Amino acid sequence: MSLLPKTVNPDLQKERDNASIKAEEFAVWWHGGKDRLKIKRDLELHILDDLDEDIYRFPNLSHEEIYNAAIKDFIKLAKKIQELKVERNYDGTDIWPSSVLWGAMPAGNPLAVHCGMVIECIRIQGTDEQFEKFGKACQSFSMTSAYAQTELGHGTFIRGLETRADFDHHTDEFVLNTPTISSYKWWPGGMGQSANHCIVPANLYIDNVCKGLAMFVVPIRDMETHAPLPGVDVGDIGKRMGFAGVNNGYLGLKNVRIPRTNMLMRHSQVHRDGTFVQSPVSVLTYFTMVYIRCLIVRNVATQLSMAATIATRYSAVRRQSPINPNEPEVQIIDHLTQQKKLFPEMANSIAYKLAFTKLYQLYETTSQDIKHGEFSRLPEMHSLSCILKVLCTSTTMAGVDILRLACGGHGYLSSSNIGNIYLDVGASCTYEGENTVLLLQVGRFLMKSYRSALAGKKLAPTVAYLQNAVKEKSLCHWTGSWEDLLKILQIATAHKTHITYENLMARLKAGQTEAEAANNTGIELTQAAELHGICFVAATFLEEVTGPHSKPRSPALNKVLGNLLELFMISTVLKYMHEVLRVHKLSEAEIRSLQTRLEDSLKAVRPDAVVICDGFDHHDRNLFSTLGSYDGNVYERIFEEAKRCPLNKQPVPEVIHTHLKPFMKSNL
Ligand SMILES: CC(C)(COP(=O)(O)OP(=O)(O)OC[C@H]1O[C@@H](n2cnc3c(N)ncnc32)[C@H](O)[C@@H]1OP(=O)(O)O)[C@@H](O)C(=O)NCCC(=O)NCCSC(=O)CCCC(=O)O
Ligand SMILES: Cc1cc2nc3c(=O)[nH]c(=O)nc-3n(C[C@H](O)[C@H](O)[C@H](O)COP(=O)(O)OP(=O)(O)OC[C@H]3O[C@@H](n4cnc5c(N)ncnc54)[C@H](O)[C@@H]3O)c2cc1C
Repeated sequence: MSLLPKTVNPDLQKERDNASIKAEEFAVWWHGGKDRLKIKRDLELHILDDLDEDIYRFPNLSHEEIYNAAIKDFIKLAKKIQELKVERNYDGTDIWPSSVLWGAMPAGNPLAVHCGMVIECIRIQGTDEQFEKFGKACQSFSMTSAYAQTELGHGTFIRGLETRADFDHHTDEFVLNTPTISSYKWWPGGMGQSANHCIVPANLYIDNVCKGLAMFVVPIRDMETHAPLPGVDVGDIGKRMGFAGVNNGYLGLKNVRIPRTNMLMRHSQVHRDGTFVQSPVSVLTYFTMVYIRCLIVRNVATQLSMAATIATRYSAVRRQSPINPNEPEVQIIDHLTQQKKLFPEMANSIAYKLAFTKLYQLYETTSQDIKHGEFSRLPEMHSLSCILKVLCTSTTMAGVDILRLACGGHGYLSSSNIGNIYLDVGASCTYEGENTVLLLQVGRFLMKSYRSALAGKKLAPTVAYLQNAVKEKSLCHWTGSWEDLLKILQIATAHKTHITYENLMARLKAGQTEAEAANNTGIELTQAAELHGICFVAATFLEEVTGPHSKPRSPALNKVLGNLLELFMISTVLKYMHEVLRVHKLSEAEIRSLQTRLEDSLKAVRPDAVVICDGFDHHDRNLFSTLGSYDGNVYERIFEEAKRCPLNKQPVPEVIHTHLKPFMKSNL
């Protein structure tokens, strides 16, 4: 018998009744318009509303059982998406992975990489004919695949990959080998048991001469029996911290032969006679990673908004400690320090989502450029996708943990689902480019840009602010406006870039090689990169609130967004105050006024906090949380979950009879 009341928790209802805007208005804005919101909701209705309850059981299953459940859930989901015949997500990206994935596949998706990465990889790296053959087969699921780049010995340093593909002139084939233990492919999602093909990046050899990295479509399992093909050693790498159902795998290849035409040949080619045609730009092989880094930004913004929704709804329902000793206990959301845990993360998720939208526009433009043989935007695109991937994943990981702490003891329950979100986000700090390594890439781009700025050359749009900041050095007049707050961050970034550049140059002058000097300047390079990312996110948020709006908004919604922007800007400037003070000597009174503004902005967000989270519009199945459901019946859900725990199935578990009781008796 369910303990769940049919009504909404009265404290939560009160929040909804007293807010200054309706959740629906926020939801329409957040999803980019009524039509897009409808697409998302229709998809959720179609997919999530009639899922079996068994998806709720995964925390109590073994690794193998979770995998079996994940495969079955995936098939249910894939069939439903096929029925709908939709190809694009509401935000314009490919339908996979979409907003329904969190709910439909709570333990992860063994074919996420197939859907999200491989198809796009074949589109980007393959010819039109190859997309027709392999890409379409992936889309229809007649072929399942993994993206097998990382090896046991190398993930970051792609040039160090050991897998090789030798061209055989006689048979018109490539022969693939992973000659050492360290060259075994390791980690690819879905490769363990789910994929029957892999995209294998490997060093291409013609007549034993290395031509650099190329990508190959390699069948690894029999199309009929799914058994590993001769020369293929494949399996699951074992339990991960999270990613329980993702089936990350290992792969060894011994003299595995594939037709020459299985090399993805949009940018570089090997002809029948063994002639090699080099790609016009070697880093085009890395462009699939750029795409996935963009999507990661979108995903973590969503995950942060999920965790914020869970913790905020819980904070409206949970009552603990009176503020005035003689009054009743308050909703914990009324403690100012609790607001400091919740609301900045809400603002961050909004800021990151806006940054994603802008990033994705640049990605689409760059992809079109590439199709037309124009590559000049690549360095900026690479740098921007790296910095946003890093900034958003690392701060989201920290933010999700803050939100877990905001839920006290119950946040630590597996059924809060915050732990699961944390593990997912934590993985994204590592995959698709380890965060520190990507920061160093951005640092390198900043150094180049700074050199150009000093030479008076035109800079790429997203670093153009460095040009003015190089000259300005400080703010003439501080008013504390949002524009000033952004400006001061930009000047601080330019200053950091400037001193990093000076230190790099000093090391070079002292005789260090470029590589040594870059390594020894690494800490400052990463700090400058982080600040650069902050500037982009802050500028995008400011533009959304104060710039010309693409869609009309009510004054009430504008006020709410203004409150969130204020909170974001003030929190950010306070966080980086040590860098700001190096370029502008804010007085004690000015800093105190920022602290007051922080407190005021928390109070301003407070009345709308629940409806903002409602406006994120997360389906209960996506939140998958005893603490965060729409009706706020938290204690009943926690109780039901405890009752479902397998340990409680019998009053005395077997192990008590066989071990604990005899041990206790022996000590009588
Ligand atoms: C770290 C680097 C960037 C270093 O590469 P490198 O060849 O040593 O390069 P370098 O000498 O530092 O730079 C050479 C040059 O290449 C540029 N570059 C590097 N990457 C890109 C890019 N993507 N687009 C455009 N340009 C790129 C760099 O900026 C350099 O340019 P420059 O010489 O300065 O003009 C690279 O190797 C890399 O990206 N490593 C990370 C590996 C990675 O991301 N693996 C992902 C595996 S798949 C995965 O994890 C899927 C998970 C999905 C899931 O489960 O959902
Ligand atoms: C959940 C998950 C899913 C994954 N899925 C896939 C997949 O589908 N396909 C695939 O091919 N791969 C996949 N990977 C692998 C992933 O892409 C790599 O683990 C990632 O790129 C990091 O590389 P690494 O493991 O070699 O780390 P390392 O590079 O060994 O990092 C270890 C440490 O060394 C530091 N370091 C390394 N190089 C430098 C440097 N140049 N300068 C400064 N510091 C450095 C790093 O900062 C880090 O602190 C997955 C990984 C995970 C965790």
